[in-house]
Amino acid sequence: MKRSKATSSGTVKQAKKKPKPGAKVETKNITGGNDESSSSDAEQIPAKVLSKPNYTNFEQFLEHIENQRRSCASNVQEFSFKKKRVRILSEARDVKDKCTGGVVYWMSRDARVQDNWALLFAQRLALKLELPLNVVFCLVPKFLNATLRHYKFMIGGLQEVEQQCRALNIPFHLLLGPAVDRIPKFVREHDVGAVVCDMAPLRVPRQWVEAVTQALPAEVPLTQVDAHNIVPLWVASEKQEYAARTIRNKINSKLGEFLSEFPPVIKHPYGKGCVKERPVDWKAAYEMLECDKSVDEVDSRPGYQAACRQLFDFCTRRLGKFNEKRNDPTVDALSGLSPWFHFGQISVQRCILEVQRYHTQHKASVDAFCEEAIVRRELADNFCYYNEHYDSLKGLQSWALQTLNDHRKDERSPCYTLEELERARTYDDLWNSAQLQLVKEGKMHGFLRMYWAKKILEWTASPEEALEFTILLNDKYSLDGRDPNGYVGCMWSIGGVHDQGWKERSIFGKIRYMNYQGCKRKFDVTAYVMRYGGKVHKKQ
Ligand SMILES: Cc1cc2nc3c(=O)[nH]c(=O)nc-3n(C[C@H](O)[C@H](O)[C@H](O)COP(=O)(O)OP(=O)(O)OC[C@H]3O[C@@H](n4cnc5c(N)ncnc54)[C@H](O)[C@@H]3O)c2cc1C
Repeated sequence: MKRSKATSSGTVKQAKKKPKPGAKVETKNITGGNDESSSSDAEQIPAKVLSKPNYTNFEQFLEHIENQRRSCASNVQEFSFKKKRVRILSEARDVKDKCTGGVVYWMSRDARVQDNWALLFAQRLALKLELPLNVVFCLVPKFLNATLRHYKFMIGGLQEVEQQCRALNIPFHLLLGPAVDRIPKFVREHDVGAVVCDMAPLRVPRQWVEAVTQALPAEVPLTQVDAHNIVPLWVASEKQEYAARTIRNKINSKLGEFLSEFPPVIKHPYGKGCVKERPVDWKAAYEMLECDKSVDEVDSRPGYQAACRQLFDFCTRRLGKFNEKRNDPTVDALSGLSPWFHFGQISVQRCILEVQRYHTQHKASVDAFCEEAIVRRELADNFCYYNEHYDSLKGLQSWALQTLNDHRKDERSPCYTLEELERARTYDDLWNSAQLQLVKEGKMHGFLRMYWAKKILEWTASPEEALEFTILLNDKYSLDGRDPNGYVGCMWSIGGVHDQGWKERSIFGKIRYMNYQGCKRKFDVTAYVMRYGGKVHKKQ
């Protein structure tokens, strides 16, 4: 392998001009030139001609995925990497020569090894420059209202990442503390030449990236890769989209370009032992946590393997029912993948590639799943990225805010406290059952989530309080909480985000209304209530 021209000089090149935020990558050093003109056709495969499933059990399924990667390219250097997935955040654009610490992937939103465009990009850079590669994750003792339930799921997944990294000669480092302190310190102490990070559209992770950009040594480039979305967020749209109908075509028309197979992350050939790898002290990680420990783990196993198992079961057992039964909480028809998506333990793109193999068998279900997991999910990222008020009424369309204000003084009867809601003490046995499921299992069926949130609007003193309670309960108990999908789901239910105005009524104004009778028409409410045991409680 040859060193790139740009780094063989041995000099530290400074940036020629400051890139605009979100600027497309142009330098040879970091992105490696005209990749998109490469002859590889891996990114051109039309999704629907993917071969039929050729596995019958889970082991074969895992093997099948590995074979897919291998048949795509032998490694990421041989692959036509889409430069549009990448943007340079720092002024520095060139990797200095002879940096013993090599390249660091600062892992955050996408906590997996394979099928991760950010890690692939980092490895591509390290291979090109013949440098070592390290993965670093910064663990903070408290994150918004995440509880022990969420931390255990996240840490469980990271333990698997550590093992996989070790097998690939990629040291994994768990740094305890905020990234703004730990990443620049790590870079200086280990003479790191370049940092690659992933992308999350929410406030706090964006502040982390911003702070690290400022705190890194001036000569170290920081590059960001959208490893979560299929169509990179900044490519899908440059503005806040109004609704699914306005973003759908922008995304779907680009799937031919971006919905590709992944090359494998390979055993890294450079720099064994360059940065001394110590086994992670997971006990110390747990000891430093300052989160709410009263909400403990649920039955879902964390990590990539468990996520693959969930995907396998969905494809082989539930997918056929998805289209017709996805609004029925008594039927097991959904993927249940959202916790693994949220923690980045499996790639949505991988799931779409596998689900699409069933297109001939279950066309309507495959299309419906793609609509949810691609269009709706990427629309949620779009909303949170372009609307700084994604979790407050300030972020609503003017018609929605107006209508909620017009009905601000409408009588709420009953009007519940947070404690009554949290303890499932309402008069509605369906709502209480959904709340009990949320607390006990860390999840709630997608259809009931809408009903649950809308009832909170009906039963609380103001729309502000309704949004606050809904986000709080969702984020505290749901394993997939604190996700763009969650903020948008709450804002859709209470504030009509991505929805339209409906017939005006008390409290809701023109915001879409849902009621118990409507649920009864859709599914067997009694069966659901029996399963989770919600009672009818009189207001004290
Ligand atoms: C009040 C409320 C709160 C919500 N909170 C969350 C949350 O905290 N985290 C979360 O991931 N989703 C949330 N959602 C969106 C949706 O309900 C969940 O994504 C879905 O229920 C997850 O279950 P699943 O993986 O079985 O979904 P499936 O139906 O199998 O769908 C597959 C994937 O598509 C995506 N998806 C499905 N429905 C939506 C949707 N309406 N909007 C955006 N993406 C969607 C998700 O990534 C999901 O995992 C919320 C919705 C509402 C109304």
